[in-house]
Amino acid sequence: MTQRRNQTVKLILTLSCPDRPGIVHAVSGFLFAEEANIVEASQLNDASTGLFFMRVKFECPSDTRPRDVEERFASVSNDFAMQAKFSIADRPMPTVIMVSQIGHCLNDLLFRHRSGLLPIDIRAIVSNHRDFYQLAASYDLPFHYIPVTSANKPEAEQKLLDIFQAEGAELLVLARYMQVLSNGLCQRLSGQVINIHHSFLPSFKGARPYQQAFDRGVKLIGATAHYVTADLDEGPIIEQGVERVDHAMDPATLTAIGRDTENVVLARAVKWHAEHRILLNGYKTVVFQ
Ligand SMILES: Nc1nc2c(c(=O)[nH]1)N[C@@H](CN(C=O)c1ccc(C(=O)N[C@@H](CCC(=O)O)C(=O)O)cc1)CN2
Repeated sequence: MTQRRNQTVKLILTLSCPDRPGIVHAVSGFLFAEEANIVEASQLNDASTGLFFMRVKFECPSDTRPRDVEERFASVSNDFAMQAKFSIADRPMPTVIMVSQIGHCLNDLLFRHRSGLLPIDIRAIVSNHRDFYQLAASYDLPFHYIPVTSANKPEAEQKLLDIFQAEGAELLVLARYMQVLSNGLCQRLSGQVINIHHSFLPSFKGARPYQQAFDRGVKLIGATAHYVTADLDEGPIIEQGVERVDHAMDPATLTAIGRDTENVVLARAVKWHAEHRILLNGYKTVVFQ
């Protein structure tokens, strides 16, 4: 026993199910039987939906494999009608980043990743423009140029999917990628695509939110990271940030102020997703920070 105890692996269990007594008891009892030690636990009882959400990070003997634990957990999962998933903690998530012609979010993610601040493994950069070819090269990352027109969108999206699969990616980040993904692609990658929208949603949807903000004369601007769905700028919100602005600021100034907020909001959303801290709750999210 002691020998096995020394080498451990950390796993994460995320689950949701109809709320009722006994869920935490069943989960913690199962983990105790697995000789596991809980090192972090969070839960939400959502009265509005009657659903229960939980994230547990635990240490267990090093030869434990997530799928084996998942199999052994099946009886508990079935008893409580859970949607449950086991993941390896602290494993960098294979990620593909998409960008168009505005690069501050891409640049920020690359530097945070290089600095060990993001638990992801960037596998490739994909763009419908060539602008950031050299930036990708400076980080020794593959760069794929896939031009998109209304005529070639299906082929272009198939090329993206081929790269995503070939790289073994699990997350697609739209870091100011300015093409609308098709319904089919959104369904194929549901829950795996995070976009940064440069406004405080639900205000100012679309391609030019800073101009809209200027025209409306708002005193706060912001950014929103959300999961991508077929409905433009409507996906479940993960994180938001705001900055105060005033009457003297033109659209260019608002755009400049917004950049930093976009960077911070997107980086937080990517980090939390890669740490399995986000659970979908209908068209909303539960984020166990
Ligand atoms: N299916 C989805 N695809 C994308 C989403 C999304 O929410 N669902 N978000 C966008 C990013 N985005 C805002 O954050 C956005 C991008 C593009 C447009 C837009 O109107 N694009 C025009 C073309 C603009 C251009 O070429 O510069 C268009 O597609 O006709 C609006 C919002 C990423 N994809």
